Amino acid sequence: MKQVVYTASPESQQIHAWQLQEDGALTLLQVTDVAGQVQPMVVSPKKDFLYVGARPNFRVLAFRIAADGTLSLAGEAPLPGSPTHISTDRHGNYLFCGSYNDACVSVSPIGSDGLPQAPSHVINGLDGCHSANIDLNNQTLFVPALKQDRICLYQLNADGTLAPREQAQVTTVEGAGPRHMAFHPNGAYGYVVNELDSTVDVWALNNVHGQVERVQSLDMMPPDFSDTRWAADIHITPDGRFLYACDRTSSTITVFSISEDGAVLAIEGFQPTETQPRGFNIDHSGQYLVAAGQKSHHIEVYKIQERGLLHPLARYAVGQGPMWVVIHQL
Ligand SMILES: O=C1O[C@H](COP(=O)(O)O)[C@@H](O)[C@H](O)[C@H]1O
Repeated sequence: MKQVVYTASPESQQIHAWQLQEDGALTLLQVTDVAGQVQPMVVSPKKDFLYVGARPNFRVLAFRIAADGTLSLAGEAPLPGSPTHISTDRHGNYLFCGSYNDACVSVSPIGSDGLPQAPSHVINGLDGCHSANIDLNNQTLFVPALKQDRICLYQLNADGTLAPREQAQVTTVEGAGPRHMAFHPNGAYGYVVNELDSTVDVWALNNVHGQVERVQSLDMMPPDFSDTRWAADIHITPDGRFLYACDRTSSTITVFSISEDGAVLAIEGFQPTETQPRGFNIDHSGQYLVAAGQKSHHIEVYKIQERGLLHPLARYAVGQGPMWVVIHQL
């Protein structure tokens, strides 16, 4: 399996592309200097473009991905707010952007050439909007509004508009601050990391009443942790066996095992990692996890072991302030 790891470093305005070797070693392929602070990234479902949110001129940049994983800028389009998180629908027809500072989520059509266009739909009033996550059926967009302790539920219509579902939102514990989300591969459960109290919630996506319902909430911090909680990212292995969430104050990645049906999490361990881990990701084979230290200016590769525990392999200097990691299967 040939894979490329992309890291975005907004302080030095760079995207690094690394070849991920079969043994977990990284080889630098390319450093792309960008005119702007690059933050969230996502690979198109057709695997031909890397879409990157940039500031201070709010826009999405479309980089064409060559056969070897190297990037070339192919186009750009405006966004209605500072891009905190970007994603696409499962078919690559629409790009979603959540903006924390501008409290909105937007939909931008993606042309048949793969290039995103200007937004066609913007929903405002989402204080602390932190991500936009389409379910496996490509039907419901989950949009956590961190400052409102709620996750808004929108139906994605065929024309790319978003309409509130009949169950328009779910709420978290007060002060939790829902941030990022991962879906179990069976499509029945979603896992949300809450930034402000460093908990992880398990959401049943379609309970017996056809509703989204919280079925578990877990403290992700070690029992002796007493500092300010500041969680960030969450990812699941492709086989749905292990889940990982990071906390920035303690620079820790918490390892969870997942019950076979996806409904129940159990903590397996705590992995010390790069300073202030804001973004990390898991490779497509489920063997490696790559974490970025926003304050260490390095990324670190871990081998995923028995019970999901992480074994550090090597660390690599990247640009300044790395905060986003995406892994692409060529
Ligand atoms: O996690 C966080 O994200 C918000 C938004 O980040 P931004 O990069 O879109 O500005 C940030 O303001 C907050 O301090 C941080 O904890």
